[in-house]
Amino acid sequence: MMNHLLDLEKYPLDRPDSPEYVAMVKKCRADLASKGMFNLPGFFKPGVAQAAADMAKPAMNTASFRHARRHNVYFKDAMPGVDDNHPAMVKSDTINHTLCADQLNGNPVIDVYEWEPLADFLAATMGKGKLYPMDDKMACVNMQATRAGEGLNWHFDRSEFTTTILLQAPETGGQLEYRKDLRTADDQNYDGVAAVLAGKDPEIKQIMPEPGALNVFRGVNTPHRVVPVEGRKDRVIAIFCYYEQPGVAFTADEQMGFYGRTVA
Ligand SMILES: O=C(O)CCC(=O)C(=O)O
Ligand SMILES: [Fe+2]
Repeated sequence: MMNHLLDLEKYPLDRPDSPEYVAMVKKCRADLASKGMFNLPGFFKPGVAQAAADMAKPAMNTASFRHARRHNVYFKDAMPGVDDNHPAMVKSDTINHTLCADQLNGNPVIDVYEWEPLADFLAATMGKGKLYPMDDKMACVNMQATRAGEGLNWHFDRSEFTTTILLQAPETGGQLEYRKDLRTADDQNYDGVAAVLAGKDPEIKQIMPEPGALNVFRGVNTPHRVVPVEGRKDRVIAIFCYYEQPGVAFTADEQMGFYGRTVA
């Protein structure tokens, strides 16, 4: 059933008992430990990523939520043990355009998100017993378009992991830039954050994911940003949210804050 969307020859998510599956999980875990991410190019079969972006394009152009905000890396106005004027607290702008799962009916990204072997595979790579899809008609899957002059600015993720699939690459820009393990649970390393924001950290790295690649990124202690996009083609990405408990949903207030409307 998933064969027409996913390359299950290359990535045997449907055969968890096979040695190939075990080897794949092992490689992903090693990449997460050494690079803070793993990337599976060609996870979607050829043409699927672009078809998913094309199918959503009319809704993206007319019904997406333009999310514009000014934020620091923490998405918080104050942080413990640091002055509000410290350069680690500097704010910058983020703009993108978001479609929610309830606006993506019939889109293949929804089928892939709901396919249980994917959640089971992600859980295995992260060493978690089980992961569950969200019980939230808006937040479970988002599709984000970033247009010329727009980008997602430096931040730490509030969730431990982010799971994305790039659907359409822009002509220029749109790379994911990151600085691995800049802070720990016990040490915020504010001066290190300031150095990243000033572009003065030599350990900043960049990747440009290919359309159709599955990317899992550990962003909780690794600040990252999406480099501003240039050119006429939008950067379009699907973002999947899974939790360790079933039934997680946003409140109506959270839906309003993230999407400007609510279905809760
Ligand atoms: O668009 C991307 O590649 C990264 C998205 C991201 O960092 C996030 O959603 O927190
Ligand atoms: Fe992020």
